[in-house]
Amino acid sequence: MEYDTKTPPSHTSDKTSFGFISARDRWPVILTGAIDDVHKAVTNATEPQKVEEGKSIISGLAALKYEMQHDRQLLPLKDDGGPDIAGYNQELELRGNPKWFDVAWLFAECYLYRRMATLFNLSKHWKGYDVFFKQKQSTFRSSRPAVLELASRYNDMTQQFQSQDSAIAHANDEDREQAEYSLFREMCEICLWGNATDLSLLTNLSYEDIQKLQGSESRKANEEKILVNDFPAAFACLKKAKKSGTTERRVDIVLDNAGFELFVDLVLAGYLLQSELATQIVLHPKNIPWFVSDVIPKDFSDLLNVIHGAKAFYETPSEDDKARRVTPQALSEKESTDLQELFGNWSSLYAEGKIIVRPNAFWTEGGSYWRMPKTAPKLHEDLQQSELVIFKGDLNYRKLTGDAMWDASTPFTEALGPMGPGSGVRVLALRTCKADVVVGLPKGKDEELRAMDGGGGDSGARKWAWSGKWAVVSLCDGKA
Ligand SMILES: O=P(O)(O)OC[C@@]1(O)O[C@H](CO)[C@@H](O)[C@@H]1O
Ligand SMILES: [Mg+2]
Ligand SMILES: [Mn+2]
Repeated sequence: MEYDTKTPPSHTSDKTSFGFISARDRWPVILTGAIDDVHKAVTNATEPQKVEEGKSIISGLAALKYEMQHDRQLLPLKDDGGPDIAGYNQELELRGNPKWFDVAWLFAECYLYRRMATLFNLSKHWKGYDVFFKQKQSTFRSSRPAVLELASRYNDMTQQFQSQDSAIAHANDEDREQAEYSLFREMCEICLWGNATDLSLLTNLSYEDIQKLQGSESRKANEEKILVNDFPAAFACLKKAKKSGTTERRVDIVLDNAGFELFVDLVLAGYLLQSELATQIVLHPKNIPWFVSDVIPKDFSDLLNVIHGAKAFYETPSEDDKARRVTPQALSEKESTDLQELFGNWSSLYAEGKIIVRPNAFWTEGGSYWRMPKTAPKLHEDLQQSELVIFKGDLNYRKLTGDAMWDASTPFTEALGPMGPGSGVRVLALRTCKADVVVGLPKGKDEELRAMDGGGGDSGARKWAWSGKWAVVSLCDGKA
């Protein structure tokens, strides 16, 4: 199979790859969770046909898990009418109908979620059912302290923009630029680290651990964890576009996870609009439940509804609370007004068409983004209209760079291939590292991190890049 990149991709046959660990340890856990979720839903179902279909979905998930754990071949997808089915099945053949432990990690993982989706799409009563919905909700619920902290931070910022009485407004030109940049950087770091709360990886983190990851003090401590930092260059691009006086200035966010990460994506979106660094934000979700926590359009409306009904959401004991005999603390007056104010701000930006949700089947295909100019030319053209396309999270980064075993000092621009220089797309990756691939590091940095405790040492595994604790913020100006 002709790889997207000449450099071979991470492979599940490579025991030093996180792809091997994912196939052996993580995917079976994710499938078991899906089986449990459907099982619970079936016990609550009354309609006999829905119960029947639920049972056959469970056996479809169990068969998939069995094939995986016994290293069988990836079977052709059943045609559920999706435009991408033929592409997936062609690619299976081109790759020689590979087995689970002898296949490119990226393709196998995309195939896994696409195969799960066919089970629900081919049913009558379970179409569009999201097996990850409950996990998305409970992780968002456990992010309550950071949600409340950010709601009040965001509302203060909105006040300042609306009343024009902020440090920025009063400063002289020199300090103003500095004050504007530090606000830009603060909002981007909030957005970046929101990606660390990743369900599919943190299956064993406690809620307390998750909350520690999200607070403002942890963001301070994480400054030196950002290994590549192109925030200044990204800010300069948006400032230049604003100064040029072009009326329509669009920023796109290719989304990653639902819940807290989508919340911080909206914090960044609202900031970019209110600071007038952008006049329109286009959000790109997935069409099907994807990589456990990724955003589907329903997650967007769910998030706004949860914030609107925050009192009920946070004060009604969840299953987990009941099991732990915990009565959730009531929201204070200020906390609920903060969330109402936030809801008002975001829903009006959405109602005014300043925030747009634009799904596309391309985001859930099996290949890397190297293919976009060839296989999704309309989407490629659309992204060329944007001043800046922000790709959130680890999977997007893996797809931008072909998930290939680059030397870590390979320039980001080179690893982007057709989406790099001359692509007409200005790419900014905001990514916490949760996979093998990393590029754009200074020479020697990878070796230094491998040598750290738990970094992988001379095992050949780039373990330090699997934990979500390190981040890269990489810009490639494809419009220059
Ligand atoms: O894109 P996200 O949500 O940041 O992370 C998704 C992801 O990191 O989860 C797995 C953990 O390694 C990987 O297969 C995949 O890249
Ligand atoms: Mg993520
Ligand atoms: Mn994700």
